[in-house]
Amino acid sequence: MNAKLYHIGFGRDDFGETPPSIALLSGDPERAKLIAHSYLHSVRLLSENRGLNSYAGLLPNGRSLLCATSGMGASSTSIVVHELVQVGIRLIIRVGSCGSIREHVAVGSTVITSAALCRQGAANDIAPIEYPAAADPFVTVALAHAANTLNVKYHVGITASVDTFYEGQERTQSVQRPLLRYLRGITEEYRSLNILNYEMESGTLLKMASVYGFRAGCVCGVVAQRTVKEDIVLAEKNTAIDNAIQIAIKAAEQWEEPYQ
Ligand SMILES: O=P(O)(O)O[C@H]1O[C@H](CO)[C@@H](O)[C@H]1O
Ligand SMILES: O=c1cc[nH]c(=O)[nH]1
Repeated sequence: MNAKLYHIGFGRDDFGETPPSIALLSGDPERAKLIAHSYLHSVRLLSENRGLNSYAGLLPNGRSLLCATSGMGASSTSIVVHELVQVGIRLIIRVGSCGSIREHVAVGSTVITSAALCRQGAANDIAPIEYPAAADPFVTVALAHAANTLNVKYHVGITASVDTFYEGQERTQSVQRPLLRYLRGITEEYRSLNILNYEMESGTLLKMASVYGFRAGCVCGVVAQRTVKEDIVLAEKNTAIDNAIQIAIKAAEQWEEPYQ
């Protein structure tokens, strides 16, 4: 029986002869599609259920890869990740976009998350709030090594992974009312804690990886510079995301299990 998982819309048997154990996970379904069609051959659409588009294909070295969609935020990510583990995925690399909160982390560059400050409700259903959201060290090194090889600008460090794009990332310009007291000044506080960037999925993904026993890492293209303004820098968005994709693809292609 080929049990299709309820949300992702496919099951193990849909992989055929070459089941992937590695997934690149994007918030945006169009990014999953772009990665599959730009970097893989023998690409197959597995499902488009609820916008959680998934594609399977082969890297140039013949390794099987899944390109999947998390949707935005921790709740959707937790569902997708749970189901990806059930279909046999053992390594998940989030390929995302993010906003820098540091002057030296420029738009167009990338951030490889070593660990996340996880301010996400969904993660509290998976592990206690104090539980670390740490990236797999071998995956993190593989991503940094890939970025070096490609000569793509990258930073390795701590990411603030939060539930909201506007309030939780202290965006005030779009809402004509004050933020909650605990959020006012939070970006400055994070800066002083050496946090590099904001995004919305890595904290929950990384906690799930440690709890469920799979490997995970995260690389994001920087599309906003919060030391300058709140808006996304559209002119640099594609470059930033392409850089993150290239890093993730190279890391996936070169990945070797450090121990069994
Ligand atoms: O570009 P993705 O992967 O969706 O990531 C970032 O972009 C979305 C917000 O614009 C959030 O999902 C955030 O984490
Ligand atoms: O500023 C940003 C940009 C992308 N994604 C986020 O979560 N924040």
